[in-house]
This record gives sequence, C-alpha cells and structure tokens, in this order.
Amino acid sequence: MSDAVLEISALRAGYGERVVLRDVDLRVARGEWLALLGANGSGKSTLLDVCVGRLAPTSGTVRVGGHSIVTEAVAAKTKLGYAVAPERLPPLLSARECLAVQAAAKRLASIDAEVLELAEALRLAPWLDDAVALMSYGTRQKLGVLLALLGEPELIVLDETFNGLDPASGLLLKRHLRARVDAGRCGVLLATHALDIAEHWADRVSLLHEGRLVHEWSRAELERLRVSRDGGLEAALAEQLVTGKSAN
Ligand SMILES: Nc1ncnc2c1ncn2[C@@H]1O[C@H](COP(=O)(O)OP(=O)(O)OP(=O)(O)O)[C@@H](O)[C@H]1O
Repeated sequence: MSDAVLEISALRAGYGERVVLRDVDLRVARGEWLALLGANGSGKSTLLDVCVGRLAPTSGTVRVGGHSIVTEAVAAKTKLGYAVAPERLPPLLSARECLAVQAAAKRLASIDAEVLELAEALRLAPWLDDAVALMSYGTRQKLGVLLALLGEPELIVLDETFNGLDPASGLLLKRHLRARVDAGRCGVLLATHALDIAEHWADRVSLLHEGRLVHEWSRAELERLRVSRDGGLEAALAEQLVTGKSAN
C-alpha cells in the first residue's frame, strides 16, 4: 500500500488561456513535511489551489489520500486539511462557529479537543467567541490553521501560514506540526518564502520556477545545508536561481 498522501502527476494548470503550471510531478508521503519555494508568481499558490480542489487542472492527476481531487472530491477533501487564508474566513462568524461548521462538514461529533487545546496554547481562547471581522491578521491566521487540523487530516496544506504569527506562536505551531508528522499522522505541504522554516523544519524542499519544479533538496542535503558555513539554503537557492546549478 502506498504511503503517499499527495500524488501529483503530469499536472498542467492555469487560468483561461494562461498556463501557469507545466509538467508538475510531486509526492508527499505520510510522515513527511515538504516545503515549496519559488519566486513571486512562480505558481506556488496555484499549485496549492489545485491540490485542495479550488482550481481544476487542465490535465494530469492530483490524488489526496488515494482519491482524485477532481473525480472523488468529497473523499479527497475528507482527508485534507487546508488552512483557509485570513481574508477568506467568513467575517461574521465567530472562531468557535467556524470550527463547529468545519467539524460538522467533516462529520465529527464535536470540535477536536486537541485543536481546542492548541487554540488555548496559541492564546486564541479569548477570541473564540468574537467575530472573525474583529480579529487581528495573526489571530485569523491561527484560526485558519486550526480549521485545517480538524478531523485528523492525512494531508495538511499551508500557504504562507506563518506570516503574521508572533514568534512564540509560530514556534508552537511548527512544533505541533512536526509532532504530527513525526508520529506518522499526516504529511504537510507548505508554500513559503521563509527559508529558515524550509531549512530547519521541512524534510524535503522543492523549488518551483516559472511553473515547473526545477530542483529538490533531499533530507540529507538539507542536513548538510543546516550545518554549512556557506549560507545554507539561502545560498543554495540563490545559486539555483542565478546559475541553475546546485550549490550543495
Ligand atoms: N485568478 C487568477 N487569474 C489569472 N492569473 C492568475 C490568477 N491567480 C494567479 N495568477 C497568475 O498565476 C501566476 C502564479 O501566481 P501564484 O499566485 O500561483 O504565484 P505564487 O508563487 O504563489 O506567488 P507569490 O509568492 O507572490 O505568492 C502569476 O503570474 C499570477 O499573476
């Protein structure tokens, strides 16, 4: 049995006539955290939107937890946890109502106790009964992640989720995600510009350039970069983008 929680094959996607993603093959396994890097406009959010079923592929396949996100969308989305962007949260609902709606959509009897404990640890508890519209940006980011964690998702998809989080909350969340991954409960796909997170928390890093995956740093390569005195992932990325060669 495959341990892949995300399998993307020969993916092509875009908007109308505009092709954004070409020939994308990508796999995330259970027990693995994959960070996706790429310059502005390289297609990271587009790729994540395809993974979560917000954008239909032009061609190719995307499977979440073994189910096609196109032809078996409900089964695939049941296995998926997607951190809703702060601007897309329903402004008039409270955080608790958002969690209750998502829990009901996932057919849960109640909001996961673990998620409520994390809300407490992230200091979200005082805001749980306030309308989303009244929350700060970082507080809405936290709510978006908590929504993603409901119902034991096999694949957790995060788009720049650590933006706007205070350092203590960011660390808490990274540790929480790492623990879930290490326990084999899920795989994580994170699109980010934060090289420190990619370098220190991910198991693998993929680089998207003009809609194609052009390079990957393995776990062993990341370990070498973490201890290198030559600028680590930042220097390796710059080398990739400037010369097309790997710096490690
Ligand atoms: N709704 C849309 N309609 C048309 N083009 C779009 C749309 N959304 C994104 N694009 C285009 O698709 C390309 C990839 O955008 P995308 O947002 O996926 O990049 P990104 O790597 O996430 O960028 P950033 O790092 O700035 O967030 C860009 O050229 C962008 O202009």
